[in-house]
Amino acid sequence: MSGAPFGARLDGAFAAHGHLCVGIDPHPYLLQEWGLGRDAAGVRDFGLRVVEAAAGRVGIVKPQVAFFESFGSAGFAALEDVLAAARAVGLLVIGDAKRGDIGSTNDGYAAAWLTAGSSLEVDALTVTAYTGVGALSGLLDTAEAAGKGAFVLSATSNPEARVLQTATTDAGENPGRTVARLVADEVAARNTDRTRLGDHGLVLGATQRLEDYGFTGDAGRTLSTTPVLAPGFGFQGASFDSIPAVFGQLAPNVVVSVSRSVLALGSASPAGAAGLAEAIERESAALGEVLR
Ligand SMILES: O=c1ccn([C@@H]2O[C@H](COP(=O)(O)O)[C@@H](O)[C@H]2O)c(=O)[nH]1
Repeated sequence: MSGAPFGARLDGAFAAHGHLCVGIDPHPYLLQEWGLGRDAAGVRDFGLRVVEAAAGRVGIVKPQVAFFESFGSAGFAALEDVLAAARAVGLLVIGDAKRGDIGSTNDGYAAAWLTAGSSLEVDALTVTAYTGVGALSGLLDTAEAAGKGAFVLSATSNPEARVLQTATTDAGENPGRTVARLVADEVAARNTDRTRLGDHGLVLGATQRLEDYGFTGDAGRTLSTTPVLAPGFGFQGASFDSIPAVFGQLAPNVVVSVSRSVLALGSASPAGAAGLAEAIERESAALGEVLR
């Protein structure tokens, strides 16, 4: 399956393991609770423990790059080890780095993250479109050609983004669209050649009323082949039960991301590793009941 397009591999992960994605977010307070150092060795051990607990229980992990980047080159070396371990056990890896710049610089990000054999190789990368979706076109092309994907921020889970992402624009063929919907439509247009999932996804926060962001009426049809990365569950307040109401027809496309709410269960006690694995199994089963 590794030579297949990202969208097909994502669909395969859904079929084999369900929709849960475990975040690898080594917050300083979690490092302390897990009895790990607040240093590169600590984030490496943290990441490797999450990979071990996730392997065979879910299909997808999402390392939060910021917490590795905090420790400079040693942190990136730690991340490389975690990415390699995740890929070695067959987990699909979404690198949450939120890269985005002018087009020629985005090509550099594509070379770093979305190129087979690079030390930071991931299966998909989170990216921002504040420089315009067009500025991402080289990166998205590189991703697709390499069997990889991207998730473009559209309606994010944090409350501060609302004013920007719900602003309307007169650009394009449909004046009055929100910024979030404009981004979504431009990304979704790249997935229209697929019957199931394409390679180019969106970030839509589970904490939001997506109607407020312009996802009304035709959104289910327009985005029907677009993968959705949905953070905001657990710690940020959204619950799995809300998925049908929030995502409607898009629910089968959703990668359900949880970080702190499960990571809090991997403590320093001898039962910590088992506790994390059990928590992942429990969350995955609960999600399966909703998305069945
Ligand atoms: O809109 C967004 C985009 C990304 N994130 C990231 O997801 C996780 C959420 O962590 P939790 O502990 O489950 O709240 C984190 O890495 C964020 O940077 C997001 O929350 N919202």
